[in-house]
Amino acid sequence: MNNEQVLQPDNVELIKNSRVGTSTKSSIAVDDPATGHVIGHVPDLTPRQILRAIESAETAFYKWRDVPLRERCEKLFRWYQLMHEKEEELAGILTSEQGKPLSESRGEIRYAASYIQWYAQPSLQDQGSVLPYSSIDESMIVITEPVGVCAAITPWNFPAAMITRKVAPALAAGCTMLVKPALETPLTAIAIAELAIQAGIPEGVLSIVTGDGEAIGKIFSESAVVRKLSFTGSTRVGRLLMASSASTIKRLSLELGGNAPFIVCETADVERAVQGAIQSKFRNAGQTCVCANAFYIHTKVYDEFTEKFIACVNQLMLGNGKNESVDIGPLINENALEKVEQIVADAVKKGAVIACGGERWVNSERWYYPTVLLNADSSMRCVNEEIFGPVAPIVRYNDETALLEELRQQQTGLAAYFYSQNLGQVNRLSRALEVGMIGVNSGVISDAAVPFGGVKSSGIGREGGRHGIEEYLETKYIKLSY
Ligand SMILES: NC(=O)C1=CN([C@@H]2O[C@H](COP(=O)(O)OP(=O)(O)OC[C@H]3O[C@@H](n4cnc5c(N)ncnc54)[C@H](OP(=O)(O)O)[C@@H]3O)[C@@H](O)[C@H]2O)C=CC1
Ligand SMILES: O=C(O)CCCC(=O)O
Repeated sequence: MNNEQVLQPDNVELIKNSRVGTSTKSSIAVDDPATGHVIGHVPDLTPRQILRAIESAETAFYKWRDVPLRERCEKLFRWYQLMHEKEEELAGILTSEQGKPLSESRGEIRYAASYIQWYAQPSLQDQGSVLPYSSIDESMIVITEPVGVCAAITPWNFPAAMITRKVAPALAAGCTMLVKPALETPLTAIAIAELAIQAGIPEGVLSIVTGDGEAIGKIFSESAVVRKLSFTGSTRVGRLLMASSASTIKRLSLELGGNAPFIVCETADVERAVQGAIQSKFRNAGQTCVCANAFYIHTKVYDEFTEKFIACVNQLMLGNGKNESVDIGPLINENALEKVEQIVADAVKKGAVIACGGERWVNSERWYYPTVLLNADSSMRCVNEEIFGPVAPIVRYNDETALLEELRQQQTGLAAYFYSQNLGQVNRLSRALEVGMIGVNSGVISDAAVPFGGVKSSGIGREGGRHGIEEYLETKYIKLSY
């Protein structure tokens, strides 16, 4: 039996039956980061095929937007139910191509499905208003309409949730959508799209297109038919897409890199802070844009926090995510590992001390030991850059005002966390931190009901909640004279 036969996502029903175009000469191999084995193939679509997919999305749009909202929502709700029914199968595909532990994959499938459930509520959509008239012979009406054909480019770290968070509000609003998943994780995308088909979502309303990211990004952003582009990924690519979308004045949602500070104040409940720190730092082996990046610990609680935190980190178990007792799966690829190694080497060179970890798992190509770096400071890359790996730099502080000033200098502004039991301090820090989302005494902030997004170079727009659907609606004003 060869490696492909062992895992067989190519043969999983959800993928095998899918409508994703396969009439292409070349294909892209997808591997399992835990083994390096090839587990499936997806088509490497040509520019002409991508353009045809855009045309189909346009044709489908003029029908889908006229489907009554309640009917669109019924189909979404059926899609949500199917995702629940297939949770185990989807989680298996996700772990196979992404590497995260199965328990996290199940959690991600539930989280992904919750966005579809959320946007399956017709009452969420603002249907417009009638404004106070200036003359009895006139009416002034405001209505909302779907933006049109939309496109999404999604990353490998959350291969399910980053798709449904964009697609569900788009489809609820009456838009159609093309999704280009990351090269590393297209199989989950295809499996989810297959369930959308089974739920009765018509052809062309949701299309998965696989192939070269740069080429597809250029086609999407330069297409006059695509009226909106939603991207989650690196700030570098976000900038490129923003520039190339300028020619078509496209609506953009950008959810880009973060560098979330995790502050433990002198008034914190340290036990709770340690639990929150573990959850926040090591989710998906640190490969999450809202993961805590560096930890800032007040000198009064520094010894207690670091001792307890290091003890917990030492208990995290590495291994293949398919093993139910594993906490930390492999990093996505060799580049990710090299980035983590360089960041740790830079910190050590500048005076950081490795309290635990600090190297690859013996003989492994994709795992890095959960690492704690003491004596970290703002001269180091680990504090200034998004690490995207299981490395926790710890900075000691004693002056809150100076710390807040230092954080204000950062160009990123996605999330921040702090632990404090003092109400005045909670209010002060919540207002002072220049980010889009804050966890107070909580290391987990994500939920389908909340507006997810950042400020500064962390992006534009919000996904989720009531705000998420507004990204897919246009406002039209109609003046009526009688
Ligand atoms: N905000 C977040 O959630 C994420 C942040 N990141 C950050 O980015 C770093 C690098 O990760 P990386 O995977 O390289 O992230 P990228 O931004 O390169 O990849 C994310 C998505 O963008 C696509 N893409 C890549 N280049 C282009 C382009 N020129 N035009 C249009 N689309 C493009 C990718 O496609 P393809 O796979 O085909 O290259 C993928 O679908 C991470 O270490 C992390 O710091 C990464 C992922 C998610
Ligand atoms: O952009 C990411 O890194 C995924 C965000 C996961 C979440 O919604 O919590």
